[in-house]
Amino acid sequence: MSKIPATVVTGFLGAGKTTIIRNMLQNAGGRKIALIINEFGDLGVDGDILTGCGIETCSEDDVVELTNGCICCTVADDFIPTMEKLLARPDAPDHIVIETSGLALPQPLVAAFNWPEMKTRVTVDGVVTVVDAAAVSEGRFAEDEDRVAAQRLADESLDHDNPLEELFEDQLRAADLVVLNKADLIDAEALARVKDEVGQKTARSVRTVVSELGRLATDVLLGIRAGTEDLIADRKSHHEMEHETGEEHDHDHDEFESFVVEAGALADREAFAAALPELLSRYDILRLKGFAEVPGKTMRLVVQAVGKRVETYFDRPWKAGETRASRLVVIGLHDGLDEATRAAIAGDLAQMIETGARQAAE
Ligand SMILES: Nc1nc2c(ncn2[C@@H]2O[C@H](COP(=O)(O)OP(=O)(O)OP(=O)(O)O)[C@@H](O)[C@H]2O)c(=O)[nH]1
Repeated sequence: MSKIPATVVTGFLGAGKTTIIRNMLQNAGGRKIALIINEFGDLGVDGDILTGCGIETCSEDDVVELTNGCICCTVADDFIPTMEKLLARPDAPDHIVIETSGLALPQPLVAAFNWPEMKTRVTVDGVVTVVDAAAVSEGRFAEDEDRVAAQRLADESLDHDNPLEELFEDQLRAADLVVLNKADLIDAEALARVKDEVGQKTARSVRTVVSELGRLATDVLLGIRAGTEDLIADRKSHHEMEHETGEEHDHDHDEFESFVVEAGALADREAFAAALPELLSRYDILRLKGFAEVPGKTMRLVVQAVGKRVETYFDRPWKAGETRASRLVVIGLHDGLDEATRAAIAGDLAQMIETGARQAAE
């Protein structure tokens, strides 16, 4: 019996994983693809967007959402049982695509394919690491040398690891294919610099492709045939390397935090979208996404924000029995989101949604 190939799509928050997968499903070329979608935070936005996008090859049955923590930490409890259920189906998929959360380390997930329950039945076709080329170009993952120098002066014992940079490197180290996405947002010179920076971090020579709006031929993404589970021991994450040298600190994503803000109907869509970048910058929010209720509309509004960029669009009608309200997930660094800050963000967001962003921003 031949093994079912599985593709792991990883990459930092907002890099474009879901967009690439949506495009892939639209161009599946007759393949029966099953999706496992993992998110940080308990509001399953990505899976809901995919099943809401109306693609025939993407029915609710074909999408399994894992929102019970990051997939790399819930391999035994969540991922393996989910895979076993998928593999036990009478109509087994031709290909399995796994979207990790933007904060997950791919290494433990890929290593799980060596577990006896998995080894004989599935293989990792490839790890696809999606990079937000615009964010890299803006220096989002680079260490701020001045800040580190100032911290060192203030306290030599401080832990200077930059969680964003480490994750970025870990996700790149695991890659069989790197996708430099959002190329539409930067010029050719900046793209060349990003290619160079990413190349230095991958260590091995890894195929790199460029994409705009997640548009890539499905054959580029699927059918890599890397068998990555046999190679993953040589692609160690920072965490695994620290473990080997005895410097281990827990890997449990405690450097990041997410919470959900619930609010009523959106008073002024354009003003809200225009005011969001300032809110994200004021509170150092890494990612915001979810759905909003717009009065007089039968459709729900998808809200997406990454850095300075905000997108809103109607995706599907609210379903009967669904609560028509606005729900947004906010993700940031743990240290920047204490209880008081979370409450302040929730208050500001609710006000921006319900009373019109212009008033709230004043
Ligand atoms: N301009 C531009 N925007 C993009 C591109 N790819 C994705 N986006 C937008 O970036 C935002 C995030 O895209 P997603 O596909 O949801 O990113 P993701 O990696 O799945 O995000 P998380 O699951 O939250 O980590 C959305 O508003 C997308 O429409 C691109 O190539 N160019």
